Amino acid sequence: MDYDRYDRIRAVQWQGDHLRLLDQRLLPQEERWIDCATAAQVTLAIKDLAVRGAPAIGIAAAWGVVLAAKQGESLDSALAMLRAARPTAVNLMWALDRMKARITAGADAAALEREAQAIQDEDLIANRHMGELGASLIAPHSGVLTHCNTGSLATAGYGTALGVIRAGVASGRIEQVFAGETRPWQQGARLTMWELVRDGIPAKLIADSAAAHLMKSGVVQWVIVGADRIAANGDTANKIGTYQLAIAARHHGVKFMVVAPSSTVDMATATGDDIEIELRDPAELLAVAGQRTVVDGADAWNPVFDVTPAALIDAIVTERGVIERPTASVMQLMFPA
Ligand SMILES: CSC[C@H]1O[C@H](OP(=O)(O)O)[C@H](O)[C@@H]1O
Repeated sequence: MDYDRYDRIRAVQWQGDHLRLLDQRLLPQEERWIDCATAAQVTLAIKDLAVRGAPAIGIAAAWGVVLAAKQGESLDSALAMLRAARPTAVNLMWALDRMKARITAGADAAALEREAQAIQDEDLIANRHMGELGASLIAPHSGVLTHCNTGSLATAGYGTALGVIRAGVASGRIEQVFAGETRPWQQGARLTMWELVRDGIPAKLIADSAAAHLMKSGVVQWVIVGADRIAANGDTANKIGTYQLAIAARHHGVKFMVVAPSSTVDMATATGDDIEIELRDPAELLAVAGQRTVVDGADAWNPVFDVTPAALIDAIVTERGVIERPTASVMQLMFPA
């Protein structure tokens, strides 16, 4: 696999004394980097989606803890502040729990820096492995549909679902990629298309509302998505709109694949009903690119994740292996306490 050809973006970069983030709010119009020197700045970057994507916010939060240690701030306060930045993606809590365990064991700032770097490095290795595992499930010359952005921008690099797509394109299994816009924040239109075009991968953007029609046409064999939290029974929280894609996929005989590192699996959460779904500012729905598009006085409801029941998922791919038709008992075997 020629990773240099398909994997050049590093959106979260530790600079030794501060954290540099590619500001995802501005892409693709502008590639601007922001520098965070404090845990509070990292927290704000996560809340405002300057950095986003489940693994990426966990990695950024780990670096936030390192910054707090270097500044001599209260680590308990920093952990609590970072933990509260966003509720749904469990990678955030997982990374902070890992940092907390090191703190409890007496780690100094240098040791915490090594731990944050390990979290980041392990994510990239996991993504590359998942890419190979997921791509092996796909028949040659397939078409695939993806949702949101699960690429290098959302991770340490390479991506989860987009990593499978990169590996599938490289091996000739995937011939055509479709990406849904992913209203309202447009992660698919703004970010996934940016990554795919940079890699020279044949891709077409579709309106989210075109997905069922696309599946009916027979040109996609798989829907491939990431995850923000996978419950103990395989129910999966992901970007709003994923659930309706899974329903449409099952109706049309299209397979549905979830790709996420084991840090996204939350065996302490029994089912999808127990996952907190982030509600964001209705203003995100009432405007496009900062321009109000809805009549003054209108209200909106803006849940940004939904839960796909395990019964609609054909495969969950993690770096530990592939679970086909996930059930609570197989999840337990793959992810024992
Ligand atoms: C590689 S997982 C990315 C995951 O994060 C996204 O959410 P957001 O853009 O709000 O952070 C989405 O659910 C993706 O699947």
